[in-house]
Amino acid sequence: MDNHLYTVAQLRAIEASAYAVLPPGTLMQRAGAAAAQFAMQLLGERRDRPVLVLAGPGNNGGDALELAANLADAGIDALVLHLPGQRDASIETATAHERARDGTVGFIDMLPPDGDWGLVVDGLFGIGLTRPIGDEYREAIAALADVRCPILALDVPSGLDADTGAIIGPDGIAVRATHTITFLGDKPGLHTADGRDHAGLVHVEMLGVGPEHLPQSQARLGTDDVFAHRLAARRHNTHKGSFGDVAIVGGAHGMAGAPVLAARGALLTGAGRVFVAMLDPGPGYDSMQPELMFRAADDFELDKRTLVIGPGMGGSASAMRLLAKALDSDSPLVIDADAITLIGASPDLLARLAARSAPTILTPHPLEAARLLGKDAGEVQADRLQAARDMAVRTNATVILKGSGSVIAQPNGETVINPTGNAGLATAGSGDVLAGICGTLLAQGWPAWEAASGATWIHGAAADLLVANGVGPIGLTAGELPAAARAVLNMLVLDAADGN
Ligand SMILES: NC(=O)C1=CN([C@@H]2O[C@H](COP(=O)(O)OP(=O)(O)OC[C@H]3O[C@@H](n4cnc5c(N)ncnc54)[C@H](OP(=O)(O)O)[C@@H]3O)[C@@H](O)[C@H]2O)[C@@H](O)CC1
Ligand SMILES: Nc1ncnc2c1ncn2[C@@H]1O[C@H](COP(=O)(O)OP(=O)(O)O)[C@@H](O)[C@H]1O
Ligand SMILES: [K+]
Repeated sequence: MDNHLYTVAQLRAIEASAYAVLPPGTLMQRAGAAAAQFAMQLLGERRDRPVLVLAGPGNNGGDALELAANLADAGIDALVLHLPGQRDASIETATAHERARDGTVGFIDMLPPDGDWGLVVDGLFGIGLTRPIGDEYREAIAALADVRCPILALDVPSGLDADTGAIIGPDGIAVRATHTITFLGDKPGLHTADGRDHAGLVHVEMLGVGPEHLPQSQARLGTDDVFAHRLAARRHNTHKGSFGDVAIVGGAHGMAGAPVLAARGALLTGAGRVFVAMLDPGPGYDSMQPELMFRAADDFELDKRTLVIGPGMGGSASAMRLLAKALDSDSPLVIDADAITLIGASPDLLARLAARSAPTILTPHPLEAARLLGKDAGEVQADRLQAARDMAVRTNATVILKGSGSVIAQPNGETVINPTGNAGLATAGSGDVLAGICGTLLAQGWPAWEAASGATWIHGAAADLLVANGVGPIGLTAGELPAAARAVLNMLVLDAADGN
């Protein structure tokens, strides 16, 4: 049950199922009480400052009014800007409104220009936002850009699509919260696309609703639990052949750096031997990493090792020929970068890919995904989970749709959103390193799903470790990732051995 992510349709079903067995208003009262507790923790020492509460027209606004009443009862100066809609409020929301009015909650008609708040609470819209935010609410949301205190979103930051993490509307706006307290189950949209920037730290509050009310979910937030059972300490009686051969196939003229970065990623996360099979004549060796073995791709044996194909490969006829050969091989395969673009342009290559039975991982960024799906990148980003699932079905492979909150999907629809990583990864070559790590894990016998989830988690955690040590996010370089990924992996293995 932990880490499950629910769609709005599923959340509505959870709501209805719990609603049926609880006295009316219970869920909203619990949501308001839990949110008030959370708000008081966030307020900390600033309890003498007023709290601004934005309350919208629906039940999200009802949660906000309940929260305000609870804060007022606790002696906190709660000021509500209530923006009701045209329709009558639900009975629960009307009751919450009455409670707030009867207590010591203050109501204001407009935002003061320079409010010195201890906390701002966003209770404008939750999972019921069905269309772009209109002007009457836009202004309040835009005003929050100047706020210097924590912003707590109730359920979902207003303006964000809880299913996709996209901001609703072509010229949309959404609250940028520092924290989100989300009710009755976590939501995918808080963790991918614009979600991470707008939700801040996410706290899930189940409101006392037990597992009997929860449906099966197809999506989860990734944790190291997905691959923890693969993290075995190395035995003494082993040799380099015990840890797999990885070959990076790529490196057209002028693009030797990409396969080298992938190769370093593979080597430093533990592959026994790493080859770089270059399409065009390139460097004979890597002076920073002389353990890598360089070969010409044309006469390189593609069978019997794990292949990572695509980094810096270009789109030449020989690239296509090599890709077709790799797709037809029985080798575990990671397909990255130019190889994905080639497949997007060739129904023949796509058919060869879909016919594979050996483990296969595809690592598109949104533009490569768009080429594979015949869409534009905006359409991919508008629903990253669906795009990843569509690609997994189309290619019969495990897909990592990269970007903030990478989405990993397999053909049966199972989906994980990766929670690690940061904007330091938005730098040339970081995707090559990820492809190399995927290759190493496949080479050590991890199934594609676990290798993809594990590599993405470790790659993101490597960037987080670098940032924690002052290396980035600004100026983090892809070449720094392999050593950090090595540190993360060794820490995970030690923790697993300690039973943590
Ligand atoms: N029910 C329960 O048991 C529990 C519910 N909970 C809470 O309820 C939330 C869901 O409540 P909700 O369904 O009322 O939706 P909500 O997000 O408040 O917004 C809908 C309102 O906004 C309106 N509206 C929509 N778009 C608009 C726009 N662009 N511009 C203007 N108006 C717009 C829409 O009007 P309409 O579309 O009908 O015109 C409607 O009035 C959920 O996120 C959680 O916080 C928790 O307390 C747990 C228990
Ligand atoms: N803002 C971000 N937050 C988290 N991860 C990111 C961000 N931007 C990029 N990444 C990650 O960095 C990598 C970039 O890969 P890619 O776009 O293929 O770059 P390149 O082709 O230069 O290697 C992917 O793993 C992606 O998920
Ligand atoms: K909200």
